[in-house]
Amino acid sequence: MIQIDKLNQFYGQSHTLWNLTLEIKKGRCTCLMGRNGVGKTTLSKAIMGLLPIQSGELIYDGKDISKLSAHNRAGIAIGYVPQGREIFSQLTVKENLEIGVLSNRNKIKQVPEKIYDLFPVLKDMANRKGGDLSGGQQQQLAIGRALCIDPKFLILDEPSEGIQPNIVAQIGDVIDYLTKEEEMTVMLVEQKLPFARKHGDDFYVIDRGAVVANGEISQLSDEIVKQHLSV
Ligand SMILES: Nc1ncnc2c1ncn2[C@@H]1O[C@H](COP(=O)(O)OP(=O)(O)OP(=O)(O)O)[C@@H](O)[C@H]1O
Repeated sequence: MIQIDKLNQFYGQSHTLWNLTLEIKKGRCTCLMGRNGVGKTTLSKAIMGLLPIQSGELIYDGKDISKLSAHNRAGIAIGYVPQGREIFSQLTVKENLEIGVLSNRNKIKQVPEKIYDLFPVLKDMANRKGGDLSGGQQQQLAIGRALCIDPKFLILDEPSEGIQPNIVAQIGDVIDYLTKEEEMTVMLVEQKLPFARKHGDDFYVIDRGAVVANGEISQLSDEIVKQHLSV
């Protein structure tokens, strides 16, 4: 689904991603792991076209998208749930979702009922302002909004961060449903090992902007964890 080959990215003079090469397979949840500041969010934004890259290929569904602007990447249905959620706090839940609908690849006009089936709380709170929701509910709203575009590929940047356990579990169930039932491809940026092990199929560990380990999630050994993930 996504092949990234020798991707290099700089913030000014600061070389952040180094010849980064990875593959995200269709219909699977690939966990992108690594300590704080290693480049996980930078990679997510580079895939979205929100940050320019200096060199490398970004192949999405067989096409190199590395030269496409973020605006032009909108048409290829990548859903993005950024770290910090970035919901519109002054708009209602329904209005937040409708913003996702505006980019729906099938040009639908209404929030799909499926979003409310996946996250019933969004139906109950449809007319409440986004800013009134709890952190966990806002995370569900951000995921729901991304799903409103009907993405083929979904990037979730630390969706479990700072969220109460029952909502984390619901989000995990949604990830499983999307990958197993809908064959959606998911890239999950995640620091929590149990969550990654439970919902991931594959993993990549990044350290200082480069891939240092990868494989199926069952191969994520204690040794790798100790060397690259423990703080
Ligand atoms: N806008 C920016 N300008 C300059 N440097 C940046 C910018 N954003 C991030 N960085 C630096 O790039 C490196 C990678 O940051 P990034 O946010 O991608 O890491 P991360 O792995 O997602 O970390 P975290 O888990 O803390 O979110 C860090 O050293 C960070 O300080």
